[in-house]
Amino acid sequence: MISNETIKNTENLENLDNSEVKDVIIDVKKLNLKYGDKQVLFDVDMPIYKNKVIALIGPSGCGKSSFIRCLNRMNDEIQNTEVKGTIIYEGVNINDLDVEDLRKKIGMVFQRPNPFPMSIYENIAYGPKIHGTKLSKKEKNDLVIDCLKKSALYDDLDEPNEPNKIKILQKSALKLSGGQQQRLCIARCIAVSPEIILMDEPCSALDPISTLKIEDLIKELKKDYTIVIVTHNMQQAKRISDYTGFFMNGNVVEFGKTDELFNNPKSKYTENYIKGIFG
Ligand SMILES: Nc1ncnc2c1ncn2[C@@H]1O[C@H](COP(=O)(O)OP(=O)(O)OP(=O)(O)O)[C@@H](O)[C@H]1O
Repeated sequence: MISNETIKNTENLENLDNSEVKDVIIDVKKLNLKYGDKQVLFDVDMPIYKNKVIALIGPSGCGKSSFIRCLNRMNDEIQNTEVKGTIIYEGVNINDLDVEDLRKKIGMVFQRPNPFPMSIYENIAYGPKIHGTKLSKKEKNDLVIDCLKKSALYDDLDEPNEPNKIKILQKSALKLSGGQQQRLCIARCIAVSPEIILMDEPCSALDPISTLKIEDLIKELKKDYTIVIVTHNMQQAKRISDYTGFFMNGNVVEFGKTDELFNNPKSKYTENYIKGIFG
């Protein structure tokens, strides 16, 4: 059994230069998480940099999803969960924020596309409505179209015989392909103006072409949003992320710039994992 102290690379965070430290949007310090008696995160520290893509990699069950669920307090919904440590979002401890406001600012996209069983239009308009945003019909139409464009779904929905796009958007979201549904979920997420989007293996249920579309979209979205993505696909982490955190047994073994972590890993555990020796 490998001890937590052995695998932790305590120098990780010290290697990051000061200019980057200024752009921390979420700062996680000594995060510990237990489900009942089972501890799944151990003293996790991680800075999340604004307008960057942060990929989280590591073997199955090492705590990646549990970690991102802490960032918008989704674990609050799970009974017997104990979270210790601090998560500071723009200078405020997330426990001091209203949880609905927090989840508006830190949205989430899940492994399987989960559009609501309603129209494409209503899927996007729903979030602002439940958050009490009053919009005129035109403002609502503009918002829906803007979100569809930002999520690279708008042009996919053209129909040669129907020039009225708003009519096309009345179709059920469940009729879209899996990849389109996932982009709709991203559109739904950005409709409430988040700052951060958490993505838990968003491409794992998609074919390679839909996966590449989501990857292109992620690269585009980071101009406006910060993205934290859990992925099992190391090529994907390399292609799209600026920073990568490697988790093992509930510890962050290594965190740093993606190029450096993949080309010059500091820990032998990281090296063995990215070489496919275990995992
Ligand atoms: N609600 C829960 N109750 C109890 N244990 C849980 C719960 N959710 C996750 N776990 C356990 O916590 C550990 C970490 O799980 P988690 O899903 O965070 O890992 P992961 O790295 O995201 O895994 P994967 O890559 O397979 O999705 C696992 O041992 C898992 O069984």
